[in-house]
Amino acid sequence: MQAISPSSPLVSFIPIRRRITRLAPNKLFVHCIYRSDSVYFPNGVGSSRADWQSSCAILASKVAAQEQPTDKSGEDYVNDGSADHVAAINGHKTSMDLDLVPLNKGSSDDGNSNNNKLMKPLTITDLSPAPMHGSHLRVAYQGVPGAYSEAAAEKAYPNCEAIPCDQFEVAFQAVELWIADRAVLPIENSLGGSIHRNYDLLLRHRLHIVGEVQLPVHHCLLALPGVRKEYITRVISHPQALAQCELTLNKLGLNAAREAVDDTAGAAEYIATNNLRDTAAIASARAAELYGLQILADGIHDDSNNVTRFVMLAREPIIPRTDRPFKTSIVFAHEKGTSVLFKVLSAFAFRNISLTKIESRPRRSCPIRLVDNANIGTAKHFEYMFYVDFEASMADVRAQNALAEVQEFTSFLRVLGSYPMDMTPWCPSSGD
Ligand SMILES: O=C(O)C(=O)C[C@]1(C(=O)O)C=C[C@@H](O)C=C1
Repeated sequence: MQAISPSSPLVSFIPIRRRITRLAPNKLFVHCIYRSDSVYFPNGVGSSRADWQSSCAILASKVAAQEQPTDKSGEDYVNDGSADHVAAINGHKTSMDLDLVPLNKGSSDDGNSNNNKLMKPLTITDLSPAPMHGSHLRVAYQGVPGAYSEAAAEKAYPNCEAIPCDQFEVAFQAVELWIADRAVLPIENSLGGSIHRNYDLLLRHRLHIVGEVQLPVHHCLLALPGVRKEYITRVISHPQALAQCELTLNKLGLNAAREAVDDTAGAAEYIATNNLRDTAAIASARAAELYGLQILADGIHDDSNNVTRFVMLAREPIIPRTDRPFKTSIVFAHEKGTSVLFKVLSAFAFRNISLTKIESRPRRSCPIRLVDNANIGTAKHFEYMFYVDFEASMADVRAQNALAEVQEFTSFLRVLGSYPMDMTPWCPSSGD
């Protein structure tokens, strides 16, 4: 087998499709289809255009196993502790070898009978270099093509390469391992509420929020062509989508069990792949188109103002500005539980800074606080991490002062990001 170096001026592999799945907690599997417009083979055979595929497993142990934050006041206020992180990433970048193989024997259109020789794997030393400009940004999202997260990635970064990942955490890891430049993750929905898993992952990983997009979500009920509503015994979708359509599903009179799957478009793909005539999916019209399903009911979300807010994550924070509306997201904890919450919130109120969101999550590193009371016994309180979004930039002195005050009351404080607010005018999805 002969190896071809991608550094050869005649070889250019352009990634056209990628998919990332998780093999084990710390092992990602990257499957990539490349297009090569000009391939040079050392044996002298040339190919004008071909599609090649490659797969590789990447050990993410050092990068992915992020520690829970220690309760230290002001920890990670700046991006501390990242040197080790970058070293680990660089280790992966340099040690990664990929075998590129053609998609199928006939895929190279060189018209040469020496095709068997062309089946030999090519080696490449890097998955693909980071792009120099925004239009080819690699953006990881959870789900498969047709998922709302893919639409959010395209809204945030038009013309990006959206990379499907099978889990939310894989999207985080893809950025940490430099397989992707950004991750786009849903964080809350106007009907279904917060996506708690992503709040927890924001804390576990050290990526920075660099932007937000709000996406009108227009759900459809999809089934195989020819299937009628009466045949449906099961409706499958992402739990958020099921929650967003609960009332409408009841009104449609479907006598169907509801089942949660990983993502909306994945539900549509599953029905198509397994030819399920008794199952419907809640997903987008684009998913119907991609997987060859028909739309049984259009616009089945319970309220026409159904919007999901996504955050964009990157390895580096952006420099906050004051010449346009910014939002800042923080997370904090306090040893005395919720009792100081009003003090923290007043730090913003006194400075006229509006809060747009408050969320609390169990504090996994210290879930319970015992409160000794000599007469009554020992009381137990649950402990929380608090997430707050406020409308001000970190470049704004008011925000800096507010956070300096908050730091006095908290045992742990981290700025998750200071980023431009999505100010695009409200336009409900078509059909509403
Ligand atoms: O399943 C999808 O299509 C997703 O992009 C995920 C997701 C979510 O997690 O909330 C995104 C938007 C909708 O709210 C429903 C589902």
